[in-house]
Amino acid sequence: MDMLKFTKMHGLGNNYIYINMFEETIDEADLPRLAAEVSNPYTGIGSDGMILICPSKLAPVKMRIFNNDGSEAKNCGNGLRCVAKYAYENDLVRETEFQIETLGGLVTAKVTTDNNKKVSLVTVNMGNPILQPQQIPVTGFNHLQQVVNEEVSFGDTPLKLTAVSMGNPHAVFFVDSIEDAPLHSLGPIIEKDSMFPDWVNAEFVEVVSESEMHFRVWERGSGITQACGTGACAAAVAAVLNKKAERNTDITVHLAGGDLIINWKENGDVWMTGPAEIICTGEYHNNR
Ligand SMILES: N[C@@H](CCC[C@H](N)C(=O)O)C(=O)O
Repeated sequence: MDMLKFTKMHGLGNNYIYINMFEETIDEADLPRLAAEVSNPYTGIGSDGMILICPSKLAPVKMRIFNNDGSEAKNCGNGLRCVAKYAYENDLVRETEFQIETLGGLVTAKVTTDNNKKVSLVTVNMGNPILQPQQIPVTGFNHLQQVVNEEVSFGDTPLKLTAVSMGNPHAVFFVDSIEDAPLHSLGPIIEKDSMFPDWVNAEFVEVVSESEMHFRVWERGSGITQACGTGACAAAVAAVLNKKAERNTDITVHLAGGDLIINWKENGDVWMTGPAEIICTGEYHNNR
């Protein structure tokens, strides 16, 4: 693989290098290194990571997501919306509602198109949140069914943790002011705390009302990003668990890169709606 065709896309500023694996071939062993290399803003293309759009036996397409440190995650909300847009606009699917396989299972995506068949908005059924501590995973709470508003501390800083998995692990902390959230100082410490055996995405959330919240994220394997779709879902679920919001209600989550609408339905599914955009296409020259 000397040269790879790529599409750079973003969902609310959370940007990845997308590779169409219907057309490209990459050795499995090279994927972590390649993800880190293309993500490098100085010697690569620059991104939060790399996403593969792959053939699937279970659905029209399968998504694989690698963070910019080369680690692979099981899910990515902003990535799913971009994969749905890419698949529809490149005729990998013909219907406006279709399934996408992830390492965490199948999800359903619905695309909204304009007159030119361009996808402007994507809604994804992200499935049920996982709340049992062992499955998230978060240690020290095996006596509990759920980790909701539990006292923890990182260094000298006490915080109240609500832990949610959306296929990938999230630690949600409610704060009084999003501007004062200790994202830079505590994000990297929380991410790799031994309480989280698989590491964790750390999110700070300021609730404005039952249907509106501000959100900032330190992503596992990528650091601060403009947006995290699974994180926004986890934040809305955490707000309901903490009685700050309600099920079956659209919640507008204000991320650094823009807004997502999240709704935790009565049947347990979490729905996410937001935009997906193409930045550029090109050829990456692999110098190894
Ligand atoms: N940005 C993503 C999540 C990407 C994976 C995450 N960093 C992890 O390691 O779990 C999203 O939009 O959900």
